[in-house]
Amino acid sequence: MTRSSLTTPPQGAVLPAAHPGAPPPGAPLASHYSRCFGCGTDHPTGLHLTARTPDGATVEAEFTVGEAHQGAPRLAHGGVLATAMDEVIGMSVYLLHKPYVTGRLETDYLLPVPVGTTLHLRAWCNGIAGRKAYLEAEGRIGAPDGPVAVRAAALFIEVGMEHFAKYGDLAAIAAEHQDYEVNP
Ligand SMILES: CCCCCCCC/C=C\CCCCCCCC(=O)SCCNC(=O)CCNC(=O)[C@H](O)C(C)(C)COP(=O)(O)OP(=O)(O)OC[C@H]1O[C@@H](n2cnc3c(N)ncnc32)[C@H](O)[C@@H]1OP(=O)(O)O
Repeated sequence: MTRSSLTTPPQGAVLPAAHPGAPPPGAPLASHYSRCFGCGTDHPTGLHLTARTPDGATVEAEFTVGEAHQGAPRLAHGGVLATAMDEVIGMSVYLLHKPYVTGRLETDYLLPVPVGTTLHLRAWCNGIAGRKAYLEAEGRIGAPDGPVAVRAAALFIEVGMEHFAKYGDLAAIAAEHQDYEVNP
């Protein structure tokens, strides 16, 4: 991955321990919001990514490129692929049971991805330093050990729930997350 210093963990960054409340290996991860474009089950035109964690820290998911995802004829749009990477990375940091948002997302496109291709996505954390989480993801064509088509590195920033109250709709999150303290 060609990554900038902004998405490279600094000295002293620590790998997060698997959260005790993480789902067991192989269990599906719940969507963080039913109308999320990346993972929401109720989104009419979203990517509908479903993911699982094999180890409480890494996230795996599949994304099949469809007609709606084209940039050039019969080829995936790079922005859609970046969305899939953002989402799967977001799912991996979501395992820490703290709210984070994307601060920076860097993407390398290594191979074109034709419509009909299933990308096998994997995301993991390379370290945490204060509010900053340094994460990485890859998308492989056709199989978990297939050729790498996309790589991404990201910096996610931990926020308080007040972030969603100030800028978004905290009530909508609260309605789906009874297990989180949503009253800042
Ligand atoms: C898990 C359980 C939770 C419970 C349930 C909750 C449901 C939650 C629902 C959903 C969450 C998951 C959603 C996943 C979906 C995919 C992810 C997305 O699409 S997220 C949307 C796109 N991203 C944004 O909209 C961010 C917009 N930006 C901001 O709001 C601010 O800029 C923010 C919060 C990122 C930082 O603002 P500041 O005021 O809090 O903090 P400052 O001081 O500016 O930054 C802190 C440190 O980070 C660095 N930093 C910030 N942005 C950076 C950047 N772009 N590049 C490099 N460094 C950056 C700064 O330089 C600073 O570093 P120094 O502490 O000084 O060392």
